[in-house]
Amino acid sequence: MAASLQGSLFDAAAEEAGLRPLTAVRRTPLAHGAWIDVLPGWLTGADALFAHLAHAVPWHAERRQMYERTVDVPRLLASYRAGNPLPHPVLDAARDRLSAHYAAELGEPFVSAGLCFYRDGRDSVAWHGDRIGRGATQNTMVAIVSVGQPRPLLLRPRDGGGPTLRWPLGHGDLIVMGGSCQRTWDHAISKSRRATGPRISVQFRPRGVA
Ligand SMILES: O=C(O)CCC(=O)C(=O)O
Ligand SMILES: [Fe+2]
Repeated sequence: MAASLQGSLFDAAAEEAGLRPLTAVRRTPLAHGAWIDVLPGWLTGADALFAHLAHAVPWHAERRQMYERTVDVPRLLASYRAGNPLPHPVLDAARDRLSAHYAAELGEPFVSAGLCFYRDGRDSVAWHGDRIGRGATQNTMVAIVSVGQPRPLLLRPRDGGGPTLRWPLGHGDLIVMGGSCQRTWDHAISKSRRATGPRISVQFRPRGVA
């Protein structure tokens, strides 16, 4: 863990994790009917949440078949299905607040949470859309809360018709990918050769989206 992050965890662990109002969230329309909502610093007490999740979540490594080889997935994972309590009450509160805020537009609640632990700059997620489930064919939303080391979320249109966008995701920030974003855009967290501290990402998804 980077010394600076460890220091700030130590100093501010007393501030309890909480949520600011969602009303300040700002939307940026993207091409093809996709959009991004961003709220920097949605979480308060993000240091305490990071420290808690790093220790309390049953993180596991995965290996995946890639053509002829089996390779390590370059991040640690944990997933919480609908109905299972999340590893910190502020995450249950976050899911419920997001569900309430987007109810009219989404038409259903956020129910599952996927967690990723990026240990350092070698950890990453390759270009993909969340298209294993309904996101392949229907508009949906994926809401991400990020704590720890700021890392940019990269987004690019799938049809190759436009530049790659970089959305910085800082400690306590919220980003929501909506509209056709999972179908018409790909996203990624790229590797970094710079000194990079650990980051935890929490992704909230509606039923049947993965
Ligand atoms: O780390 C992130 O914020 C993105 C993770 C992601 O795209 C995924 O797990 O599908
Ligand atoms: Fe994703």
